[in-house]
Amino acid sequence: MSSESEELSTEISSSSLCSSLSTDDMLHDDVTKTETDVVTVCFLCQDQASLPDPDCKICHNIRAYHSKKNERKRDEWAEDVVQDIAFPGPGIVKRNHIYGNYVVASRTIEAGELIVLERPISIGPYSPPDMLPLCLTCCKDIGLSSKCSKCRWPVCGQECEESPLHASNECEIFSKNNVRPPNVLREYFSVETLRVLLLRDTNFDAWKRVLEFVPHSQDRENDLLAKACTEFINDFIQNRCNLADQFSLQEIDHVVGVLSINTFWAFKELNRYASCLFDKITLFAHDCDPNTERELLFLEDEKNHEKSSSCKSDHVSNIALRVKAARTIEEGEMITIRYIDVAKPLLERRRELRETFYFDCTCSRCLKEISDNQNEIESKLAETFVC
Ligand SMILES: C[S@@+](CC[C@H](N)C(=O)[O-])C[C@H]1O[C@@H](n2cnc3c(N)ncnc32)[C@H](O)[C@@H]1O
Repeated sequence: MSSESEELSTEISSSSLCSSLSTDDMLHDDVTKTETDVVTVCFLCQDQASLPDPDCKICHNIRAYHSKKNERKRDEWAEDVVQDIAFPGPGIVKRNHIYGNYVVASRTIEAGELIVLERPISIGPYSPPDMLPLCLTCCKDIGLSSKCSKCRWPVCGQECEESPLHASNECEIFSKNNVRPPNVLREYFSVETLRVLLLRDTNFDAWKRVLEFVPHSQDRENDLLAKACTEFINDFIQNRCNLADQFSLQEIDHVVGVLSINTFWAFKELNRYASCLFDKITLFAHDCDPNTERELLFLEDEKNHEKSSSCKSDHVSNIALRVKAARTIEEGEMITIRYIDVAKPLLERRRELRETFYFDCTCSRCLKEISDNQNEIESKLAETFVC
């Protein structure tokens, strides 16, 4: 979700489609209100702190960060090494209650060094809000003309129609149940949700990994847009696709949560409107000054293919994401990426991270900018208290 102008390719997803309006705070569960004041906990130390307004959409509880002594180092939060998730490159997967799963360097990683190159475990069409008609297989904008001869959903030609990505996933289900072609964006998102659910019976290893991602169910439950999106997709899969006896609401909710928080989008750069879920790269935590750079690309065979004019159906699965070290990363240091456009100013970044990914960023850049701009933040806070 990057800004659409710059690097449209690879902002980790938050969707306009499922994006959150919530100001709920997962680290502020124990907020209690009295008539005169509000007490919450500091997002760093979790000690109690006084707040005029814990639901403030501007500060996102910046004000609860109330003491220098609470500037804990991230290492102190590091807990167990996660035995069940292997990392193929120079990293180790760890888990704690703040980050969920995350990755630290298993040795010094030099600037420019490749950390991981990965193909997605799932891929689906993801149209921008103006709703382009997309081929369900190659995820290209194909205009209005071309439809699958069986299910009538958009595909760009015979090769894409016969591709296993479409033919072995949704095509038969849509044909059998007469599921009408898409009119709204959420119907495209439902396609990838369905493909991921089908992994349960076709690729159990991938399904197990999907189950391990944090779906933020409680946060999404409290978020009107995310809730509406989940209800729409539940209805699409259970009723319109007639799969209520196969997929429970809980399974569907988990997959919708995982996809809305963990996918990367490929847009203009690759001439694809695709949403991609990556197994390992998705584990990296966010930092507003990340120590990695990433690039979405086609692997070699796709490049060769691009020189020809046909659209071979399996090419979209050659999309890959490459992550390299942007600077030297010390052994034990967290490997981080950016989830949003980090050129944005402090409060915008924090709002986006809170509303879309349900956390308050404690990276060194945020903490420094908070401390450097204390006066400005205080005055913005004061403005919000007027209403
Ligand atoms: C793309 S997922 C990363 C994988 C996730 N940790 C998991 O175990 O499934 C994004 C989620 O990780 C957590 N996260 C990532 N970066 C974080 C950060 N800097 N501070 C706190 N939580 C973070 C948040 O829960 C966020 O919604």
